[in-house]
Amino acid sequence: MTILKANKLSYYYQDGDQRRFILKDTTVTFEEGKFYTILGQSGSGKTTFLSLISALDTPKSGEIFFKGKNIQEIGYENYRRNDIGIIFQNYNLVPYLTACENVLVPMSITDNQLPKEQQEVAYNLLDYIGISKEKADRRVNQLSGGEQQRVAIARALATNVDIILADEPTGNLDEDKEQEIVDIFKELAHKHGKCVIVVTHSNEIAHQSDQMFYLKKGLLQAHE
Ligand SMILES: Nc1ncnc2c1ncn2[C@@H]1O[C@H](COP(=O)(O)OP(=O)(O)OP(=O)(O)O)[C@@H](O)[C@H]1O
Repeated sequence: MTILKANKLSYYYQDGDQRRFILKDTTVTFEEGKFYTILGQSGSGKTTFLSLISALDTPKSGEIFFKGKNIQEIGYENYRRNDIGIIFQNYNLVPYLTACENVLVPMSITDNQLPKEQQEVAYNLLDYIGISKEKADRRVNQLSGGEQQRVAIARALATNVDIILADEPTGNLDEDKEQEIVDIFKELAHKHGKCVIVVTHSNEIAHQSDQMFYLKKGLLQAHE
């Protein structure tokens, strides 16, 4: 089932009195239970596209639909809080909080979990993603890069979202750790029905996804 649709999206940056188009009327759909990768040359607009579908920026024209509803209608803030989880290359965790506390942050600002259940859900999520209770109680700056990225994934999942978006999530990890994170993405899509969309430069990762898209000349093109 289609969960996310970008319809005729256009985006440009103003360069003096010129408009430099990054996306040009591109239409693309994403389904539940699938792991997608987006590739493209540096500067082709991958991060820009991700920021539009995560409602961190708004398109110049075109619409984005989540479960058939325009995200403008859902409300960008509601959509960001309740429907998507974002994972960054640099993890973006709060360094002086424990792993568990980092996972609790988004829960405290959404309405998807009951307060008394939050801590238990956080420990369970961390455990599922490979972070023991002992590590969950450590400050995240005392965890390795791979462990921190796991915490960031647990945080993205904390609000029980249907879509996981990631921008170069393994860019700071070595190959073994990269594969472990990719295995988590596959499992989230195939076992838990999440829609996982990952921007990457890695063909290795792309070949493991269910569908690759290339961003070229402002268009996202499916790679068969
Ligand atoms: N705020 C901005 N103002 C003007 N131009 C910008 C701005 N942000 C990004 N750009 C330009 O838009 C283009 C697309 O950038 P974007 O970061 O989306 O590309 P990308 O495909 O993610 O690149 P990379 O793979 O190098 O991360 C680039 O040429 C970039 O320099």
